[in-house]
Amino acid sequence: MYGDISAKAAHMLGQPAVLDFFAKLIQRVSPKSYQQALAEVQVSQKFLENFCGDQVRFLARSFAVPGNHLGQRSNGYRWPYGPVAIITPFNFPLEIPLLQLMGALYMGNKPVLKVDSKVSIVMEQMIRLLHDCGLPAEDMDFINSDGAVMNKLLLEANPKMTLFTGSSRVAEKLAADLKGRVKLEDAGFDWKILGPDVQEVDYVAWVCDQDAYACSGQKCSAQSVLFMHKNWSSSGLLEKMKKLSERRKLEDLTIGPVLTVTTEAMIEHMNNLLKIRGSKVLFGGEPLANHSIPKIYGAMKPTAVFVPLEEILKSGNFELVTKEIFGPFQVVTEYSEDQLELVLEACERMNAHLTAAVVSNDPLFLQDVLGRSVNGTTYAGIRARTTGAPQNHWFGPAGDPRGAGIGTPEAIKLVWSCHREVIYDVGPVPESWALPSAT
Ligand SMILES: NC(=O)c1ccc[n+]([C@@H]2O[C@H](COP(=O)([O-])OP(=O)(O)OC[C@H]3O[C@@H](n4cnc5c(N)ncnc54)[C@H](O)[C@@H]3O)[C@@H](O)[C@H]2O)c1
Repeated sequence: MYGDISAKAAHMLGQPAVLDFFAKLIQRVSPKSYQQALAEVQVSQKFLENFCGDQVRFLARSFAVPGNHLGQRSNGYRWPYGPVAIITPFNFPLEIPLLQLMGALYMGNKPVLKVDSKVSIVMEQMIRLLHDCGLPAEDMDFINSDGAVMNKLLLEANPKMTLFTGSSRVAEKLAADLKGRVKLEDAGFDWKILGPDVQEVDYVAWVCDQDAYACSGQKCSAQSVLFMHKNWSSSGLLEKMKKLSERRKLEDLTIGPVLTVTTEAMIEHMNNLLKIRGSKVLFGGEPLANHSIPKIYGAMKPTAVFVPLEEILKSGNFELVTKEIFGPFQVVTEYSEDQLELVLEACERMNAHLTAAVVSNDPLFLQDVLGRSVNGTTYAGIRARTTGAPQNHWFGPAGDPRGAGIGTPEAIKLVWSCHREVIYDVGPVPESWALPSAT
């Protein structure tokens, strides 16, 4: 049934008018450019295409292992949790809730879905579309509430598993409240390392601009820190990044309101960074001008602050420098050949191992960095990026047993089912069997 629902929904969402409707609806509640909003709908549409026909059935593929004697075998099953909860943030109003909701349903659970109420109209419309495509109304519940009410609901309803996507603060609270029955997709302080082999400077600068500033930096995968090998210093990369950042404008939302960090908070964070010896503003660093964005939101030019590597690692500075600012803000630093150890130490000490990029085509360099890091979604090669997260690869943190994933069959199976093994032992009992002595 879910294969059929997915096929119908994928077809409907693929109609140009429907794609356009959802892209514009996303833009109304989560400020991002039309292209970024459209990409979110297209990823969702492709995801639904991936689970047409028998693909949902195949998600629950089981296996059998022969036993020790006639009549015995063990069967391993992917088993649903039953009643489950899904909580999602404001920044991807369609993609995150839809992909997690369908994953939960595909694996046979009954989910209650709570999307951030600022943006939940998008999923409300999507659920109507799913109903039209055959989703039985009683298969899921949809609740609109604030965080506190949802917290109470979880404590009283006691779902067997809760998938939470959002900030680390709430993630840790829920992990404690729900006694560990959670899977988490939380904050990202995502790093990019530019290796020693300088090439394709224009392309790399463009990817840096997209990674750091698309959606005004409000992606959990946004580039938060750039470690640049000294060889790139004379390549003009930083000047190119500055120029690209200056193309962004409020009119088309290529830069725009920041929903959860105020302008003052971003300026204060920047000023605290600037107290660190040797640090400086590379570009941006000022509020946006000529706008009517209310003060409760942020409005900041795309900003990059340089902080020397040795200073980042100092214990007094590390926490400050690696604080996730959910806005158009990144830290840039430089390292020399003999400082790669320090870069890897910094990456190891960060506690949100979500996405990462190793920008190099030097296989030994890649091997060194990949072998000593842990981020769940890591791009490697000269075209490496930190953002993008299409439906065709795993997206999620690594290094934390509570870490969830989104998008692929592996992510769906891991998050939305548990392993169960039934050992059949139907006999016959051999005729020669005699009562053994006590053991
Ligand atoms: N890892 C990922 O895949 C991923 C994806 C997107 C965003 N994020 C992260 O999300 C954060 C930004 O989103 P946000 O500001 O909406 O996060 P948030 O944690 O404030 O809110 C997320 C959701 O949790 C709800 N919530 C808040 N308190 C709750 C409580 N006590 N009990 C139950 N639900 C509660 C909110 O209403 C919202 O729906 C960033 O840190 C970002 O990195 C992570």
